[in-house]
Amino acid sequence: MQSMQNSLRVDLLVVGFGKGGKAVAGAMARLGKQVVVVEQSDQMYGGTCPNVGCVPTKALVHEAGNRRTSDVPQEWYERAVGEVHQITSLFRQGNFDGMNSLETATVLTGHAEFTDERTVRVDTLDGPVTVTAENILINTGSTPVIPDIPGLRDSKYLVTSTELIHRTELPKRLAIVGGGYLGVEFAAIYRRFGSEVTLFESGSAIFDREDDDIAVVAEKILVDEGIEIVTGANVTEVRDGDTGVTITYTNDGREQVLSADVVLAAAGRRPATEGLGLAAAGVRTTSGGAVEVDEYLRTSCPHIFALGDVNGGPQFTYISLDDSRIVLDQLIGDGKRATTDRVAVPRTLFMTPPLANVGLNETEARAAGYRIKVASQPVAEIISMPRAYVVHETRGVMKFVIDLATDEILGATLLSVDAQELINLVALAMRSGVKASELRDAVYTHPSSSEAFNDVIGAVVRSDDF
Ligand SMILES: Cc1cc2nc3c(=O)[nH]c(=O)nc-3n(C[C@H](O)[C@H](O)[C@H](O)COP(=O)(O)OP(=O)(O)OC[C@H]3O[C@@H](n4cnc5c(N)ncnc54)[C@H](O)[C@@H]3O)c2cc1C
Ligand SMILES: NC(=O)c1ccc[n+]([C@@H]2O[C@H](COP(=O)([O-])OP(=O)(O)OC[C@H]3O[C@@H](n4cnc5c(N)ncnc54)[C@H](O)[C@@H]3O)[C@@H](O)[C@H]2O)c1
Repeated sequence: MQSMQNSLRVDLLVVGFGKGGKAVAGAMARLGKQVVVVEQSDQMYGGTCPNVGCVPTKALVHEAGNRRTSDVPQEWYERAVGEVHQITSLFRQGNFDGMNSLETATVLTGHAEFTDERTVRVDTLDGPVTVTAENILINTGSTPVIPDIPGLRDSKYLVTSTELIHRTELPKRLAIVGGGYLGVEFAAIYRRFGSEVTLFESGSAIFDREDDDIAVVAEKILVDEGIEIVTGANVTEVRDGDTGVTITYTNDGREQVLSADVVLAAAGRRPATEGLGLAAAGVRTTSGGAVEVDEYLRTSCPHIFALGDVNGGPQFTYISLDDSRIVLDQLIGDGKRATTDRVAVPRTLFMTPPLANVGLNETEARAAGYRIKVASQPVAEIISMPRAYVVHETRGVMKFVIDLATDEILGATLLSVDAQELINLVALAMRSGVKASELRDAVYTHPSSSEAFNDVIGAVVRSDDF
């Protein structure tokens, strides 16, 4: 690394310590390249996922699920938050040390802003540092959208997911605006900790990406847990009082008012490009505010790449990680790997039990013109899967969509215990061309969750043949 006072010249500069950027940075540093990673917050080494995203929220799912009705909600919650923060601190330190201890890598802490297409100014606590680099990766993630609802933005009771998981006081009444991934996961977590939870979704349904038969079962699980769900909700005003907030909304043409102690904004996350100085670098953005990239993740400046949430792709940690493989292939490989290569990418919404999908659902398969058969069973009726009874989690349903002509698995939806693991097996089968009947007739350990496939895939409930 060439270093003059407050200025560095390196091979690779990574702006934002997210999943994809750190993977590329680590690989390049291990090859002896001079690398700088810039992170604006000393509470965010490793990015969103280990600090304020996947890891703490899934740890809270676990902690909330272990609460017995006899456990005092506030005490249980405060202890759980403390334990979760111990995990995130450990991961944060591990991320910092793992990177900074590499001989040719340096972590700079401070906000980064482009000054031209090769140079970034970093405002560290010790003053500005200028970094010039051969290649630059933008990996700044995303930030929560606060819906434009009168009174919401300025409400002292408004929290983002990050603020909520740092509170040690359990909200007695939690209102959540937005019924997507974040809204549903937080509703499930906080209800299990003992909060009264109301979920407002402006769309006509939560789980609107699911087939109706799945959506009904998933929604019933949440309602049975005691979560109030208001769909088609138009939240028109948020008004602060001395001890709480009132939320006015219309639903089915009727105006109603709800009182809450805390309002969580869970209405999506937008790419974090503000204050990055992209114009100074000549890096173009899309109309949605994401950094514009091609299928190799190159921006409008070919030596600058964008990875993870900031490039407008699906907002998942494993997509950011896969972005790193594409960028590494550009930097040191044969440059062929592209975002268009991705097939059968699974996803999981971590309610209890988890809801996981891969490929096409029934509605999508029919819309795409496939002749299909649908195999489906409620978890409680899958005789080959005693594990659901062993762990006392028999709620949910498993469903496969199969090409009638070829026996190809077109997609699966698993709302079941261990679905976050099972879906990876189905995705691998789909990518590898394993047929539905082969997955059905495979040998699985016992008692496991995967052996459910022995039954479910044979349980055809609809077929375009009939
Ligand atoms: C509550 C929550 C739960 C989630 N759960 C899951 C889950 O279970 N599974 C899953 O796959 N995904 C989950 N996600 C999504 C996942 O966390 C993100 O998709 C992923 O972390 C994005 O990673 P990234 O590489 O884009 O960047 P990030 O990990 O977001 O990192 C970007 C970093 O850049 C820094 N930064 C931003 N601007 C600057 C700047 N100008 N200068 C310096 N540094 C800057 C930020 O501080 C941040 O640390 C969750 C998200 C949230 C919010
Ligand atoms: N398990 C996981 O993998 C996981 C968990 C949490 C978050 N994430 C990622 O984080 C991203 C952000 O999550 P999210 O849930 O905030 O976004 P989202 O896009 O999944 O859902 C936002 C929801 O808010 C609703 N909404 C928007 N404005 C509203 C309003 N004014 N009133 C009521 N409802 C409104 C939308 O209709 C939508 O259903 C997700 O896209 C996801 O990729 C992933």
